[in-house]
This record gives sequence, C-alpha cells and structure tokens, in this order.
Amino acid sequence: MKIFSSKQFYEADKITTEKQGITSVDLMERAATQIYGWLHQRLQGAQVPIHIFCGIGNNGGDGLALGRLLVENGYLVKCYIANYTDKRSPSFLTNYSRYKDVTKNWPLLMTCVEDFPAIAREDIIIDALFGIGLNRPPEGWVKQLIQHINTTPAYKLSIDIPSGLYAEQAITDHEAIIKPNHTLTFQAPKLSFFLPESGPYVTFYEILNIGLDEEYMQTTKPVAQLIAKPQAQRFYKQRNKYAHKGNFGHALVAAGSYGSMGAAVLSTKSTLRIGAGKVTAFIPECGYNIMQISVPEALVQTDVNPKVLSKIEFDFMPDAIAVGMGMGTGKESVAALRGLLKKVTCPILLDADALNCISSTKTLLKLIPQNAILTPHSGELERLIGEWSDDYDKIEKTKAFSKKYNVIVIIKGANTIIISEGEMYINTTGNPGMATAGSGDVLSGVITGLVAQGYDPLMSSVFGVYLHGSAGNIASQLIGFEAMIASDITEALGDAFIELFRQDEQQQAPAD
Ligand SMILES: NC(=O)C1=CN([C@@H]2O[C@H](COP(=O)(O)OP(=O)(O)OC[C@H]3O[C@@H](n4cnc5c(N)ncnc54)[C@H](O)[C@@H]3O)[C@@H](O)[C@H]2O)[C@H](O)CC1
Ligand SMILES: [K+]
Repeated sequence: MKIFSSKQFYEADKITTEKQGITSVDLMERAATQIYGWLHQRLQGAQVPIHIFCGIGNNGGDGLALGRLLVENGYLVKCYIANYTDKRSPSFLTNYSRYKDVTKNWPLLMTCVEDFPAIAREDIIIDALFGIGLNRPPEGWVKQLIQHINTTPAYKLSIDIPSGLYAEQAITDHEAIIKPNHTLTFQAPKLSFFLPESGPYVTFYEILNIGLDEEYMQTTKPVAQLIAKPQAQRFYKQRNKYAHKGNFGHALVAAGSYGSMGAAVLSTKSTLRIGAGKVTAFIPECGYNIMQISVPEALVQTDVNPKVLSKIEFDFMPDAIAVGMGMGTGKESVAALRGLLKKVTCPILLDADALNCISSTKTLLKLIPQNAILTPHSGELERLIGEWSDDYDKIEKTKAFSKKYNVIVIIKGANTIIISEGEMYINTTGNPGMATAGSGDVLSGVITGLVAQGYDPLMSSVFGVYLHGSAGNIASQLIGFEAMIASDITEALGDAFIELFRQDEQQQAPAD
C-alpha cells in the first residue's frame, strides 16, 4: 500500500478529473457519497443529532456535501461553517449553495466563541474543518473550536485527516488538533498516521476509495510503502519438497558477554525458528554451557576471551552474520568488531552494542560493508545520526546516513521504519507488548535467518520486521501485553508464517 504526499494527492485529483472527464465537484460528491455510505451502514436511519463542522476549503466542501446527502436521507443534521476567511474554495461554494437548495437553510456561520453549539454526549460530530490543505496551525477562536469539540465526549469522525494534523509535516501545536474516534481517509493513508508524534491522533482509520486515476497511483513513486499482509505475502518464498538444510544457509550469530548471554540465546534461537538451515553461535567461553543447553540445535564456537568477544574467528563461510547483541562496548569488543568488519564477505546485520561500538569509535563507520543492515533503537540511532528535532527530521537524517554509508537502517518503534536507497517502508504489525527486553535480539535473529535462507538484505529487513510484529501480535493475543516476554515472540514465529496465508473474514488492509 502506497503513502502519497499532499502534493501527489492534488496531482492525482487534477489528472483524475481530466482523464475521467469529471469536475472537482464530482470528485467531491464521490468522496461525500462514500462517507455517507459508511455512516448509513452503521446508523441505518437512526435519529441521532449529527453536527458537521466545516472549514472553507475542500475538506469543508466534503462536509457540506455529506450534510446534504444525510438530510436528503432523513438524518438530523446541523452544519456549521468556521467562517474565518472569505477565501472559500470553488467546490466549497458549489456545495454551500447545494446545501441551501436542499435544506432551505444556510449552514450556521461561526465567527467567534459565542457561536459554538452545545453538543450532547450521544450526538455525532463530523470533523471537516481542515484536510490536507492545512498550512499553519489553527489559531484564535478556530483553535478554541477544536478544543471545544475535543472536550465533548460525543463520537467524532474526521474526514480525510484529523483537522489540525498535517499530512507530512511536524506538529507545532498539539492543542490545536482534533482527537477523533475514527478517521475516514481518501484513497490512501497519510504519512503522519504512522509516526510517533502524530500517530496517536489516528487511533483508527479506514480508507475510502474515491476512484483516483489508477495509472497515476500505480506509477507514481510514493513517499513510503506501507507493509501489511498483502504486501508481506508477496515476499514469501515457498520451500521445495526436495530441499535440504544446505539450501537454507548457515548463519553466524556473534553475540553475548558475561551477564548478557540471554541476548545471544534469543537471537540464535530466532535465527533458527525463522528457518535458517544451520546456525553457529560465536560467543565468549563463559556462555558455552548456557548456549548448548538453551539452544541444542545451534553449533557453538567460543572466543579466546572467557567473558567478552575479542576476536571473532570461525572455520566456515557463513551466508549471513548478526553481530552485537549483548556483546559489550569495551576495547576488546571494538577490536573484535573491527576485525570482523575487515574480513566479512557475506551480508551482515549490526545490532545493539555493535552500533554502540561504531558510535564511540567513528573510524569503524567506513568499514561497514555496503548493504549492511543496522537495527538501532531510538537511543542507538541518536548516537549514530545525532539529535533530531521531530519525526520528519529523524527520517531525513536517517536517509542521509543510509545514503552516505550505503546501508539499510531499521528505525525500531511502534511502526518500525525501514530506510534504504532513499526508499522508506513502514511496518504495520506489532504492539506495546513487544516493548520488552530482548525483543530487539529476536528481531536481529529473524532478519539474519531470512538472509541466510536467500532473501536479499532489504527484503529480509522488511519481511523480517513484519513477521516479528505479527508473531508479537499472535503472542499478545494469548498472554496479553504485560506478561509477554521476548521468547514468546520467537515461539510465535511459526504461527506468523501460518497467519500470512490465513484468509481473514474481512481483509484488514487493501492490496495496492
Ligand atoms: N484528491 C483528493 O484526495 C480529494 C480531496 N478532497 C478533500 O479536499 C481536501 C483538501 O482541500 P483543500 O481545499 O486543499 O484544503 P483544506 O480543506 O484542508 O483547507 C485549506 C484552506 O484553509 C486554509 N488554511 C490552512 N491552514 C489554515 C489555518 N491553520 N487556519 C486558517 N486557515 C487555514 C488554506 O489556506 C485553505 O484556504 C482533502 O483533505 C479532502 O478532504 C476532495 O473533496 C475529494 C478529492
Ligand atoms: K478533517
């Protein structure tokens, strides 16, 4: 599923009207008809007061067209215009008159706080104040109107985007954004729906198809790709009946130190669980028994140093390497990493302390092989790229880093973001139960195991993040968020593969 910018939506709008021989007002009517259908399906004519708050742009026009359709179908509607300027859009004006023609009344024009209506808790609010055309934070009485709407417990439905939220720009005033119960967005979701600072305003959203030009949507390079089940299904490579373990690669997991052997165990186990043919754990000697007992399926080689990794030497040619989980950041670890980076010839994933070693010893940066996968959490990312001012700045800085060093960077979070060669992928699986020690170690194993099996590094990153989140979702359904631990994610990886091809009663996310 593609995520487009506002500019691209305006282009799509223009191309659609030209190619389909329709007007912008016709397109608005389509949009309003879709929202009407959504509401009517749920309300079935119920006589609940519906308050529609409209701006003076096309989002407001959508609200007016919806109001007319609702009135024509016997609903109890009150339409209000936040009349903060006379610069109304042409499609708004057409629908303004159409509303009057049908209802025989003009919508109520609001120009100050005293004009705000009382709203009962049982009422429904439609938010059509601002759409993707927002170009500054709402101020004065318009901001107060947003706050007035937010303080009512009535159900709130935002059209296209919660008013006051930008589609792809950082929030400057958190007090001037509608907090809806639900958002109905046109054609494709907007970038802000998925980022940590703005995502909480869009707890539930649905996409309404308004028939924007198919060719434009297919051929235009999006701002980001959203990875849900239909996209993840396409990554899966079926196994052939005559396959043997040699077909699925031999991974090396270089990890662990005295007191942090769990990280190595978690990573090694998930490398196997995701399907690597063989896994060798390279660990300090103190972890030998721990690893052999915890993961009997793994081969184990040990460092000369009893407590930390100091020299990563192995006697086979791995197909994929993961390094860093719980390995420590002392000078032995830095030396071990330097030695490994100098000789590595297969794809490599750098996690946790490997990233911290790089941040503390910047000369390691130029040793990172092309297409290496870096999996930082927020703190590790900041040590690599420096501070950021907001989510968008973080993305830009990560893109610049990824380009400079030719690496894949995975920004872990509620919606994990994968950045490579200027492309951005946003994952949709996962839950707060995964915010637990060791879940990153599991992810490193999942991605490395996919690389070992022959998925390319970018596909392994995107598919691995999806499967990891999906396993987390399955685990949380069984034990809840609080009780979930990282091992539960590993144990649910098998179900995550099965879930990939399970037919849902209602498909959650449409394919693109
Ligand atoms: N192709 C589509 O996806 C379709 C989208 N539709 C709807 O149109 C809106 C976008 O409409 P637009 O007129 O461009 O913008 P807005 O309605 O968001 O209003 C912008 C309007 O308000 C002014 N403005 C912006 N910020 C502020 C502010 N803080 N305070 C005061 N005024 C502000 C700005 O200058 C403009 O005048 C989209 O979201 C959909 O809902 C179509 O209906 C169907 C096709
Ligand atoms: K809106």
